[in-house]
Amino acid sequence: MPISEPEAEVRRDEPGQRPLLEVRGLRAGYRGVDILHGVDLTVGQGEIVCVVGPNGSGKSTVFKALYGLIDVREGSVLLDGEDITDYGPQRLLTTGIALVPQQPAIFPSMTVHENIELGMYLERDRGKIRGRVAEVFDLFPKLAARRSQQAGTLSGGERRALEIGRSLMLRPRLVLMDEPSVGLSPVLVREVFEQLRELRDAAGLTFLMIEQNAKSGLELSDRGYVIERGRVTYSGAGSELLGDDEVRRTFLGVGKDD
Ligand SMILES: Nc1ncnc2c1ncn2[C@@H]1O[C@H](COP(=O)(O)OP(=O)(O)OP(=O)(O)O)[C@@H](O)[C@H]1O
Repeated sequence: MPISEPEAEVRRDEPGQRPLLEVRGLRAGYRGVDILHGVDLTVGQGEIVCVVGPNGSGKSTVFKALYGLIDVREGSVLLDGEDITDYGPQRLLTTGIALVPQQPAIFPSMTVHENIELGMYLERDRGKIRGRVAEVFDLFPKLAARRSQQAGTLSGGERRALEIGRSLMLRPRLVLMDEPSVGLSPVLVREVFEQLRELRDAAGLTFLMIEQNAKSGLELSDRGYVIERGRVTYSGAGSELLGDDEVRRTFLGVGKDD
């Protein structure tokens, strides 16, 4: 059931880098009702891109459609030029997309090391698993120092790092992050976001995230998209969106002078 209002888009800029993910005209929803009415998104290789928007605007629905959890009714999704529109979650994992869910998904009574290994639970080659775990620990020295510690005893920020680290075991080309700031104090949010930047810089990783915490998300990101009622209404560099009076007033709850 498409809504008929015209798209109030301010700008639709594209990444400077080669596009890794290209979403075109995405239409999806639940039980015969469209929630997304033709969403376009592009994520360049090595970019951090953040999708923000009011509650119920369709951010999670974009992720569900990208991750094959709901059907794409119209439009296309390309990863590095490969049409992955109709791939399910398992195939997407092996194609190079990882999802870090919003709900904590660590196993508290297992060690940090064992939790990381679970990122490759279908792999039988122990040597390969060892090599990948070593790669992840190279990227997360703080986790490496706690490899034998029970995961349930980690701090909130360390748990989020563990989830991100585990998602890297299959060497994804794109990491989808569902509200990485949820449940974290402002200090930990900064720590986790810094970590994402470091991973991008050190390992060339590409991140697409959705964030309720629009200010932190856009500050961290190279570019951002604002989604309202299932449509992209603003897009631009994170800093540009943060500086846009209309975006600030509507989505960040701040006035001109804040
Ligand atoms: N499983 C479902 N069945 C029916 N409607 C759904 C379902 N999941 C979400 N919706 C509806 O789709 C719309 C968009 O929801 P979505 O979760 O994508 O929004 P969101 O932008 O992620 O919101 P929030 O910031 O509150 O998490 C909402 O109106 C919601 O009620």
